[in-house]
Order: sequence, then structure tokens, then C-alpha cells
Amino acid sequence: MSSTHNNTEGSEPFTIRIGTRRSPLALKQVDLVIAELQKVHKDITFEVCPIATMGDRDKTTPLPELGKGLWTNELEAQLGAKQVDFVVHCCKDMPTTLPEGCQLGCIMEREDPRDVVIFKKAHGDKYEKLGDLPQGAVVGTSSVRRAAQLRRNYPGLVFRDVRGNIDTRLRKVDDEEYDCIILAAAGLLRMGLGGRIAQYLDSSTEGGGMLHAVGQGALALEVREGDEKVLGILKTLEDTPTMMACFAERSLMRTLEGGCSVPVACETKWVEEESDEGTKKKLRIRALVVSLDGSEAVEGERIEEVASLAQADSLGKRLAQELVERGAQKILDAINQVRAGPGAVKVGDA
Ligand SMILES: NCc1[nH]cc(CCC(=O)O)c1CC(=O)O
Repeated sequence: MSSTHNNTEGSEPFTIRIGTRRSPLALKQVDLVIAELQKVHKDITFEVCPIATMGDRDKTTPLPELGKGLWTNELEAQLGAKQVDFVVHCCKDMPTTLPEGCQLGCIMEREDPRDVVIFKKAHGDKYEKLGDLPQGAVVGTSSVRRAAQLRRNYPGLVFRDVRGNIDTRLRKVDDEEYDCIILAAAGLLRMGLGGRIAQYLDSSTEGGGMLHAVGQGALALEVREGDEKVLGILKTLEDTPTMMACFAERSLMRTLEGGCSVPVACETKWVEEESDEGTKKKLRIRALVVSLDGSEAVEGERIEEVASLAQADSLGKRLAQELVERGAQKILDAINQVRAGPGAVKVGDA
């Protein structure tokens, strides 16, 4: 008689295959996910299946020309073909509408969602913040969202593209003609590179704030639609407040983009609000749609009680509609017009 190993699943040990990009950050993120899963599911074997996506292979074509899903399409194809059981994504890199047959299984607790400034090593401790930089200083970023917001507050700075993985970008700021670069805190912190962070940017930054990208700092796990077995396994990793915040952000983006990626920035925070009935936790979402050159912007904010993903969705949608009514459409139309014309304009987030 064969003995059956008694495990938490109540069945034979089995293997789960995980789809991921193969960048050092992506692999680190998968390690973090597996470490969390392994705590609960001791007898499951997790196998990492890294591949290069279009965004990894093509490092020169402007991002929008590569189309939507440049970081995700190949991974979702593998998921659909059952070559992998779930995919680990940066939530920020996922299009707001998923392909048929795919489902956002869960979103994990968020790392710091803010953007940060990293100065060239050779500058030593000469600069502490963006405002310390002289006229004409060069800021590396390929994100129109970042450049457009910073242009508004720091008109003297010059913006240049910088693409590549985190290590490549850090090498470029140190060795090439950049004075600083802007990156997401989350990637640096996960890679143990937080020591390079000189300044955190958010809506309240003195001298000029910045809102982050939709989904920035959160990891999202994508599964085949209705795959209850895998959904059940991943459920233990869900951070519901983060998931609700990201749903609000993604709904905002989905409502605004109308088929084309646009420079939309946001910031969500769970805040306590006092009322006659006592204190209540509410979700505050701030958002900004900005023209490519930073000359025009429409900003807004809403605070609502959110107790479900559907309510998070409608919060994001309402804020988007409010921004459109207050003039965001004019900015979006202008961007879409340039996008449709000859010559590429980058509006994806890098
Ligand atoms: N495609 C770039 C990308 N996608 C997600 C992150 C950061 C990590 C995160 O937001 O979870 C980055 C790098 C960056 O913006 O600095």
C-alpha cells in the first residue's frame, strides 16, 4: 500500500508553474511571492518560468509604438496555453483591460508607491533634492508622466530618455550625462538598493509634487479565468486595501484612456474621516492628467467609503468623469492627435 503524504492541500504534492519576465527585478519579485506562498503551502513545488517580453527585447522603439501589453502579452499567452498556472506582474505594467480568459487573481500588499530621485554618484552629497539642481541639469526619465509633471514645477531642468533595467539605469546615471534619474521606489527597495534614494516625491513634496503611476509599487497575480484551485492558493497573498486602491486607480485609467495610453498620474491613500457617526476609513484618490509639455494639467480628488472592488471601480470612474468634465478631454484629444500623426510620442510609463 502506498503512503499518502498528509499535507495542507489534503492531496499529493504538486507543482505550480509561475510565469514572469526575466529581468532581475521580476525574478526578485517572484522569489518574494514564492516565499510568501511557501509559508502556507509547504508541499507545493513552485517552478519559475522566465521569458522575455516585447518590452524586454526591444529597448529602442518608443513604448507606445510597441502597443499595449508590451510587458504582459507573451506571459498571458503562456497562461492561456496552460504552460504556466499564474503570472507575477508589476500592477503598473498591466493594461487596464485583460485579455479574454485571464483574470486578476489578487494584488499583494503595496511597497512604497512613490517616485524617487537618484543623483549621480559623482555628485556626492552636493544635492539633496530636485530643487537644488542648477538650471540646465539633466534628468533621466522615459516616462512622460514623470517628465510632464516635473516640467511644471522645475522649468529649468532638461529631460532625457533613459531605458533599461534598474541596474542599467543606475549605471547610466553614474556614467553618462545625467545629473539624476527618476525611478519607482518599489523596484529599488525590493532590490536592496534603497541606499541610492535621495528624495521621495509625492503630492505634498515641497517645491513641486508628483503623483505616481497607476498601480505603481503593487504586485498583481494573474490567473486563468475561473481557475478556482489556483485562485484559492493565491488568496492568502491578497491585501484587500491595496487591491481596492489599485482597482480605483485602474478604473480611473480605463475611463480616461479610451483606447490609448495617456499620461495619467494618481495617488491613493486610506484616510480616517471624522463624522457624526465616528471615524471612518475612506479611500482618497488624487489624480492628474497632464499635457505632454507640462503646460496644461487637470487635477482632482475624491474621498469615498469603499467596501468592495465594485465600489473602488466606481470611485475611479467618477473621478475620471469629473476630470473629463473639467477639461481633461481637451488634453487627451491633443495627445491622441499627436499619437495618430507621423513621428512617435511617448506616453507610456517607463
Ligand atoms: N516598466 C517599468 C517599471 N514597472 C514597474 C516598476 C517599478 C516597480 C513597481 O512599480 O512595482 C518599474 C520601474 C520604474 O518605474 O522605476
